[in-house]
Amino acid sequence: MSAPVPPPDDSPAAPQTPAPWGRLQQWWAGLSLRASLLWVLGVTLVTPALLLLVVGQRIAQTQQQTLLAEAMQSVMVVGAASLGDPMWAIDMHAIEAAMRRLLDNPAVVGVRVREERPDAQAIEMGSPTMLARLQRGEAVDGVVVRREDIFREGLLLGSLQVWFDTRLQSPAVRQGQWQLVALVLLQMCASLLVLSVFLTRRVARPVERLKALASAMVAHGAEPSARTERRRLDELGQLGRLMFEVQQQLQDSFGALEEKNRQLQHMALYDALTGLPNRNLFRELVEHDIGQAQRAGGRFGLLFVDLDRFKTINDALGHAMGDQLLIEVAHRLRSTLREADVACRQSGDEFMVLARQVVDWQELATLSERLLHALARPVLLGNTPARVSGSIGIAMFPDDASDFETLVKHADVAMYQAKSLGRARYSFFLPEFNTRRQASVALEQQLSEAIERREFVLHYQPQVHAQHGHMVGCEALLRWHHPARGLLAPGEFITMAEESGLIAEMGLWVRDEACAQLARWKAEGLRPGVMAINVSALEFRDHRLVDSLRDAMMRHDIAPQEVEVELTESALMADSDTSLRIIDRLVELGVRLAIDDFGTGYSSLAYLKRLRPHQLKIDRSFVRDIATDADDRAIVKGVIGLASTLGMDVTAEGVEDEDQRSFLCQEGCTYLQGYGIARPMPAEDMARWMRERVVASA
Ligand SMILES: Nc1nc2c(ncn2[C@@H]2O[C@@H]3COP(=O)(O)O[C@H]4[C@@H](O)[C@H](n5cnc6c(=O)[nH]c(N)nc65)O[C@@H]4COP(=O)(O)O[C@H]3[C@H]2O)c(=O)[nH]1
Repeated sequence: MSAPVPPPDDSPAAPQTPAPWGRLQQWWAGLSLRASLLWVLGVTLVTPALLLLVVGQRIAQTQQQTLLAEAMQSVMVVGAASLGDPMWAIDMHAIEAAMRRLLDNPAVVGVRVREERPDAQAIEMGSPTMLARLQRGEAVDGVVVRREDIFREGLLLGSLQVWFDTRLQSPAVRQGQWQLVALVLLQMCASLLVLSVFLTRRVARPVERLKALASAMVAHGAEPSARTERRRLDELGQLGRLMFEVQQQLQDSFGALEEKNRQLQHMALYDALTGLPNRNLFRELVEHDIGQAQRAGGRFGLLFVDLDRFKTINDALGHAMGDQLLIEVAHRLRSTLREADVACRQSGDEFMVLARQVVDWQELATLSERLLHALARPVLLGNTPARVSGSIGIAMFPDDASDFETLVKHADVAMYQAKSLGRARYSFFLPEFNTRRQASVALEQQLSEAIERREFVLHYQPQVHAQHGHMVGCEALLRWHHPARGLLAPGEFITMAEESGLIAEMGLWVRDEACAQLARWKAEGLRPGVMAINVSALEFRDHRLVDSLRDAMMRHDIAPQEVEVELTESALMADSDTSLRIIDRLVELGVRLAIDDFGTGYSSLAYLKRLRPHQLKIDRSFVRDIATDADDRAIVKGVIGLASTLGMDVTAEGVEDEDQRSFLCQEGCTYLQGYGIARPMPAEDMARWMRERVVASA
């Protein structure tokens, strides 16, 4: 077991007074290179100079003392000699005169002559204060006394005492000393000057420049003037070159990093595919405008643009084409807007527009129309011309919301409203749309649970031979028994299923149920003919479509000729290899192929040639006004003519009355389908209908 760790001591540490050596180290460490060089120079030059001076002084002193001793000796000898005669003659004046001459010597501060004669007084001369101190027996610094006996003809006449001030130097010695000091100082200054200039130029300044280079490297700045260092051949030159190389490498790395940084910033704010601002940047711009509009007053519009059926095009033509389409859409939005307005890609096929400084709703309506118009122009995707439309929802600040999120939400809700009104249009936000949108979201949730709850059911609409009137087959049409809203037609949920991806699972169920029903009718002895099954364009990207259809046919013992797959023209636009291979595999499987709603899409005749479907189904919108609209008549005739030339059957959809029926029969239409023959009905009703027809024709 480990010992418990003591809690960290939070009490402030007692301030430690650094030892003198420590303080010196601290001070030394704090010095700049130049200052420390100067200090070293100073110490190394001044110390020997001082030593030189001291030693010189000592030598000078020794010399001085020798000279002084000799000088004192000669003064004593000469003095004693000069006093001999006057003392012999007891000539006091001459004695004093001789003493004064001795005092003329500047080193002599006092003279005393003592005679041996009885009663003779000692005679003293010199500085009175000095004499007084000497008489008191005080020692005076630097003053020495010499004594010399005075003889004449072998007779001791007295003695001479002289006090010398040894502090007085001889001028020659003093001059010599000054010269030495001056020389040493001169040499010291000269050395200091030369060395400091040399060291400053050769070491301190280059090091400072290298330091500046290093600082510039740290600050990522431009290269400072360290070129001179790089030209040198010594260690500092090598260091300069190395640092320069490091700096170049760093600059390259910084350049690359800055570029990366710029790219990252761009990625963080712009959409990589279209180059438009992304939602983050758009939000910032809108929030900025909100702030400005709140301060200064003002309005702006937020438009939510969603492409209609983009998913279908994307899945049918492939993602590369889908991307190309989005780029083109972004370009069109941008070029339709005013300079000040901002378009952003919100996600997928959703775009947003910030329409700045808007005065009224009319202005936004005009802008939306211009945008819709721009989007509606055909786009060439590879070699395939495609048409795309957009639905636009509009919310206005501050009328519909005063914050970004709510503005977007309301514009989104308005966009859904535009979609539900039939797409390719714009809609302003109204508070009640919120409830509708919520209902739509709830419906999507319920749709995802509908298969498990067995709420789907198939209705069947018969198809008859145009000339003979006998039943040739029926179309399986999906219905949803909604728990609250009752029976819903596909128009109310197929798009939602396609957009949410639920269509795949639903398609699986439809194919199985249609084959199962066909088998049941056959088992009942009925002859329903061919079962036409609708397949969404989105399912043509998944090979499981073929496998699941084969499985369903095998499971229920249905022959391929008894099944017809109805695909829309958008699936035909499927330029992608996958879609075309799936269609080829369906043909290989032996099932019939029909092009649904023929004439409403943008299929190219080349596809008809390539795929050779068994039949074309004329959309009911052309059949509806056959009686009154010459164009529709011409189109219907044209489709029938085309089909017969290519050896295909034609089924006319939406046949409701006798006029339509007779026109179609007359033009050679192969099969008819519509309320005029029978409405779509549940399986049991369909069985009854078949039985009644058999009875009627018998
Ligand atoms: N006004 C009028 N309408 C007529 C007449 N005769 C038939 N109709 C309607 O026309 C539609 C024909 O189907 P569609 O063109 O394949 O168009 C279908 C088809 O594209 C799609 N759909 C239906 N069932 C399925 C399905 O199981 N899977 C997929 N992917 N789509 C389906 O939903 C579309 C609509 O289906 P429904 O609402 O059942 O509408 C059916 C049918 O009820 C007529 O004389 N007058």
